[in-house]
Amino acid sequence: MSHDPPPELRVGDLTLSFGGVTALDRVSLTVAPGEIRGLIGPNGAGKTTLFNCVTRLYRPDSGTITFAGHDLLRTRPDRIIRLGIARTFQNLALFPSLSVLDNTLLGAHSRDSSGFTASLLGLPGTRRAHRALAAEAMDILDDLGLADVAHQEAAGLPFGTLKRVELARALAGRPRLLLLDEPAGGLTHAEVDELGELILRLRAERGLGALLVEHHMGLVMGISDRVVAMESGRDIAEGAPEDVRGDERVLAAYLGRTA
Ligand SMILES: Nc1ncnc2c1ncn2[C@@H]1O[C@H](COP(=O)(O)OP(=O)(O)OP(=O)(O)O)[C@@H](O)[C@H]1O
Repeated sequence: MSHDPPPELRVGDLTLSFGGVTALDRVSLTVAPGEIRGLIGPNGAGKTTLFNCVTRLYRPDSGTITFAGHDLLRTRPDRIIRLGIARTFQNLALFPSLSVLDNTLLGAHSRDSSGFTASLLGLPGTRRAHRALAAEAMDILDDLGLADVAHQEAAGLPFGTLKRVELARALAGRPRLLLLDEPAGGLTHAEVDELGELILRLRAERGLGALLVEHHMGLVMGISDRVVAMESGRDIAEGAPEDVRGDERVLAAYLGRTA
């Protein structure tokens, strides 16, 4: 194996039950380097649970997860971002009383090798390192059209702006794969269009792959290379967006009846 294997995510036969509920039932999928992979399914299908397994919030009962050749199930949760996986949260994971810049810097925390404690002590080397991270965070905010609000508190900013700050925080970890949990939720039509263009641009400019959990079919079908559909913890269809959209099992899952 090479020293720097490609940043491919491979999930194999992942299973996880909560009491009597089988949230994941032998789910398998891959996200190739630079691929935009859609993940759809009705409420409760298990999409967020899958994200939570990849980021090690949950431990699956069985199955495998590897990224860039690393066994994620043997990787400490706080190391996941260092391997190059960053996520956004459906309900936003921002600190309301912190500025947009500081929220973004939290995403770079994993790369701050000098550590926050040393930074609090004000050691000169750590101040320099912090300044470099802040400059990089400002570049990201600029890139996402957020430079004007960098020093404003997150509290009180419009929801569409906060969704972009959430993305900026993820990008500050310099990921190679983004896990996006319903990034279009609550956005206006125009904002959804902008988001789609932004995800495509991030892929073109940074080679970023994405696993995109999304209920907005226009977005997920418009920008995904391939789509996986889930229902009741199972992967029920996989393929090109137009094929998955027309798959009978997928249509039945959304209509709430058995195919
Ligand atoms: N921590 C937990 N404890 C108990 N049950 C859970 C837990 N997390 C998820 N579940 C259950 O697992 C199933 C899958 O939930 P999950 O949130 O992954 O679905 P989803 O596809 O992300 O849905 P949505 O589109 O509504 O976000 C649901 O039945 C849910 O109630």
